[in-house]
Amino acid sequence: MSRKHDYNLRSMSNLMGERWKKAGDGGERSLIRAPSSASIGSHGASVGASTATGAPTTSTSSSSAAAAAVGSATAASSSTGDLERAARKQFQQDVTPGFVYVLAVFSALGGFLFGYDTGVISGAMLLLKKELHLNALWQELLISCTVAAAALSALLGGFLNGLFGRRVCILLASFFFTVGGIVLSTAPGKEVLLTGRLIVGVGLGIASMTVPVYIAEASPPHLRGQLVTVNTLFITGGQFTASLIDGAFSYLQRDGWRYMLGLSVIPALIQFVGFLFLPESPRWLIQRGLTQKARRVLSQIRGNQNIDEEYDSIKNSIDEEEKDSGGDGPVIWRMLTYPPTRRALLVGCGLQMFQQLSGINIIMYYSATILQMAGVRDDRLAIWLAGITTLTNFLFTLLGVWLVERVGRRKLTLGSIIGTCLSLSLLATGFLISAQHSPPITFHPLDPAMANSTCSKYQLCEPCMLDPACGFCYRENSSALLASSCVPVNKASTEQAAWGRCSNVSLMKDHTYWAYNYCPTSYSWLVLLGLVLYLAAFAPGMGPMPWTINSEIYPLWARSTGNACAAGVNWTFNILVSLTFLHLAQYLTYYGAFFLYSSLALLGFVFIYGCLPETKARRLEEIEALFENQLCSCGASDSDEGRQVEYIRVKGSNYHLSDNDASDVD
Ligand SMILES: O[C@H]1[C@H](O)[C@@H](O)[C@H](O)[C@@H](O)[C@H]1O
Repeated sequence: MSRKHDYNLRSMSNLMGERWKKAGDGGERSLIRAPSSASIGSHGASVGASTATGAPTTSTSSSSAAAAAVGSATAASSSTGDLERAARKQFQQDVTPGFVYVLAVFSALGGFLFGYDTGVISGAMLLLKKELHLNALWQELLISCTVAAAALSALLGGFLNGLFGRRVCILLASFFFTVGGIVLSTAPGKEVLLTGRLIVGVGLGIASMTVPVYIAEASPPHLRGQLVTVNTLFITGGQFTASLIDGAFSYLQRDGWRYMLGLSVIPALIQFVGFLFLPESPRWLIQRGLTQKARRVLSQIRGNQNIDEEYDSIKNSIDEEEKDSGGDGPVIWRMLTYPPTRRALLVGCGLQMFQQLSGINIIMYYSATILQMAGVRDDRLAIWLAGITTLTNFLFTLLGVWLVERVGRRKLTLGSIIGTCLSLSLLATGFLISAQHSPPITFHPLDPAMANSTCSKYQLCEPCMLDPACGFCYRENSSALLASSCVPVNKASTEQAAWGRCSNVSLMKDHTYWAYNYCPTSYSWLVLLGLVLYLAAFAPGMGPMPWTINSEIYPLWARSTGNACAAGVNWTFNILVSLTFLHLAQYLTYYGAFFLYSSLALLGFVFIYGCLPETKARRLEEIEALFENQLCSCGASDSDEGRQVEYIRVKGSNYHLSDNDASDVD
């Protein structure tokens, strides 16, 4: 197809759908309402042609064309709908070269490592604690130091991103992942292990904030949501792979953990080598004044299409943004003092906070305990079954990738958080009913050590299970519990009691079981149902959207800093929620804790409903305008979404439909 013909199709496609033109700032910036799609037969072709040749398109001509179009609107609607779809399809095929997918996949390996390194430790810990005789403090240290390092390095990543660019930061992150993996797999003792986990954490923080930004900046708008969401798909894919590797190497009692922790070196190296050849983000290059290079990169990732308009549009927006943002001083200060970026930052950080407060990582880390409650007593089987949790998370994130450009970010996030809130209530109800039917303690062993133990005072399994110093030892005879007692836990290993029948695996014959952190119950199906529904609701929306939305809501000058802050908030709340869960359960009980998470999710719904605007299919440069209104006035504009009113920013009077614009028509 000739270039000109191709352009006309694009222009036609652009001119369909309603667009408002609102005069503004002396023509410097205006918002156009173009003729409705039905007008294409009578006016669209000529307007399209004039636009294609670069003729000025003024507000008056647009409005009169729109007015003239109203009459023919109904009759032509269905056939033009088909035409529009065909035009858009043709256009999108033309402008989406494969290179952008290569770029997204190589970057998303950072997401894979994020998921793998945070997921693999739970299985590795089962082996590590036996081989290196780790006490509870060391176990906690090895798990949480990575998340803490990630929180700090995500903040630092904002600075590095601005200074060295996205590509260098991704290279740096994969370097840290590689070195961390090597240190972990060869560690002679726990101190070196701790160092390795810290190094991996630094990589995690940098990757988590850079990768979504890089993908968003390289993608065409109609694919941006999907491609950035692929990064979260890779996170959950990494978590799933980690659970498979954990399962497979759990049979290797000696050094199994070395393989579990060391295997991450492979994707890290692939990413490192790949990024030696991949280009820098064109937007960052333009911002740095490296214009020739930016042009080359843009044309490379747009498959040698004409990139003049996209280039000009980015360049103009950057110049304008720099003026708008005003003032000097550190970026974070400028963000906080400039209302649109302040609002965007609040929305971005709020989303990340509510993602973590909805308890995803409680579910990820404690799914084995939940499965034990459901009657799975074999450790290895529990590890494999925990893989089903991560697989469910992965599969439903895939649904999110499919939905994000269809239903949009706002609806997807709202639907997801309300489902999350309801399924958390179901989980809580499951725990509540289990607690109400908690098995009684029927056997009080007469051991002298028992006299000064708190465990002796409990009459039911529930309070005994909630006391971290105690566990529940019982015999089961065709689902009836016999001789159940509450006894102190072995301080060196929570897998057995300090003394008595449950203190040694060889003594636990004759259907005798040790339950730490859970009580046997016949209502576990309710909890399992809640768990599956939770993941089905959370994974398509609340899992990926906070990352996706953060990658697109800040103007370029504030993008690295905004994403760094939001990623920092995500990691900080991750550590807060996962470290406080067991204590919270102790004070509020399990059902109390889950009702609390459910209420927090409800609060998140209110926040998102009020404050999150739809960013689907807008050019990154247009999104700033969405935050010009007062924060938390988005719910009021919900009805606008249905009317398909689209606002496009025009520089000067000579408006060209940019390459990106075809995707704006929906
Ligand atoms: O978006 C991701 C994803 O949902 C993961 O499953 C979760 O572990 C992360 O904390 C979260 O940030």
